[in-house]
Amino acid sequence: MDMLLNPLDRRHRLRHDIPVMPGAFPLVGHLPAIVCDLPRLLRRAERTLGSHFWLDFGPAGHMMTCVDPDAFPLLRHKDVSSALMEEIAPELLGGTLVAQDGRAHRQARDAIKAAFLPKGLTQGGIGDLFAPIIMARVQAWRDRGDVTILRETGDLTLKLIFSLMGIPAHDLPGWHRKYRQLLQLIVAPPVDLPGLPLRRGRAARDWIDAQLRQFVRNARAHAARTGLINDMVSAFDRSDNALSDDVLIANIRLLLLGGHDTTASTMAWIVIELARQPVLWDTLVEEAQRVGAVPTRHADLAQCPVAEALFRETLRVHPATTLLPRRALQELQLGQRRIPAGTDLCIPLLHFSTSALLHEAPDQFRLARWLQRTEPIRPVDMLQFGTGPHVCIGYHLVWLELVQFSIALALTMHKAGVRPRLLSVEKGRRYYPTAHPSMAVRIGFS
Ligand code: HEM
Repeated sequence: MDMLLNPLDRRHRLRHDIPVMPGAFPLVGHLPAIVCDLPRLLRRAERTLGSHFWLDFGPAGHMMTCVDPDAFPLLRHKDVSSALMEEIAPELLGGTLVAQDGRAHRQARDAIKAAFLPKGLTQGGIGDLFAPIIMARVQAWRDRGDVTILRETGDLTLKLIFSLMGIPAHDLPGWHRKYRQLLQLIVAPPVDLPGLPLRRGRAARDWIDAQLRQFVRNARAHAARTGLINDMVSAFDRSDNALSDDVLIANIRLLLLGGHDTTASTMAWIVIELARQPVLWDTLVEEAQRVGAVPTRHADLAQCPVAEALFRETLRVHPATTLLPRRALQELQLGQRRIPAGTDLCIPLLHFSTSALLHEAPDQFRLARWLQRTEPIRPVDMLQFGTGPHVCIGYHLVWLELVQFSIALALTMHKAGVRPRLLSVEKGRRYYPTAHPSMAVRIGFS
């Protein structure tokens, strides 16, 4: 099937001397192709228009997209702002640290970042907290024999982030559904009618926020309890010009989202890759048997190089965050182009993650590229987490979580004499607002 582009829009146009990709639909622009077929869309645009082109994000407007890896350092540029995020999805990202710049951003980030560094994770006993939850879930999969993988990893990663936050986890499928509806706000056409994504997304936001307000009230009433939510409430309450409860709620909502959606997608891809590649599975099982138990401290992760390489290579081939929007505050030079102040930019992490300019044989899934490297990990090696002031806060957490998960899966399934197998062909993969394998992929353990 050809790409989801509008055959009636064939005009070749320029904006600020940069070509506009043809094929946009009224109202939704290139969003259908961005959501369902982003890699092909970017490749076609590069082949026909060059390294700089405009994509139409429908309600979010046009963004100048640059597929030259020179665009990656823009994420660290002082004249590039994240505020565009809030304009794209005010109900989802308004007031959150990811959409702020400068001092406001630092203040909100400082209130939480320590808990997510290796020292904070070890002091908080997060590895010990997670290991039994992961083991129990993997054992349940073994007993059931087959699972719809993305639904399962969504439930598991939500449970993990709830336990880290120190809040009770009831009705996880309900939370998962609400978060998916909430994410649709990023691509929802601006039509507010019952049953349409905008109305559903706003209702999901209200539902989530009402629950979070209750958790914050409980945290204040029981200040002696542990868990990140209590730490965040006290840090926000202590801050110089006390940040409002709306900002606190918005950031907890963001952490729960950041803490589960992208991780669930990566975890599901890990299982799919292990099911597709028997040799990969055997290599992981060998390592799991050698270490003998699920690691719980960051320092132990060095003993699991195969599981770490699996985490890095899975993310490289299937990055969960594909595009980052930004705005140029001043005129910028990008490669051979002059970008006027005020231009909205799209930084295509997905394209760089599989670019031949950055990786040898980029389309091949190769653990060796990580296992055989001698130099330390550079920002460009973990570009799936962004870079600069907004670089992902959850990087060390996901690394721990996914290594724990891989070792737990290998130990449990190998002991039962089974391995993962792909039961259904993968169709319905998505690339935006966040990327994930098809909801329908089923994995058997036999
Ligand atoms: C595979 C998993 C993950 C991926 C691929 C990922 C990716 C990213 C990326 C690309 C950014 C940068 C956004 C930007 O520059 O605009 C980011 C930021 C962020 N991530 Fe993650 N993330 C993951 C897991 C997590 C987890 C587990 C958490 C929290 C528990 C988390 C919390 C955050 C937060 C709070 C930010 C905003 C940081 C800031 O604006 O200063 N993420 N993530």
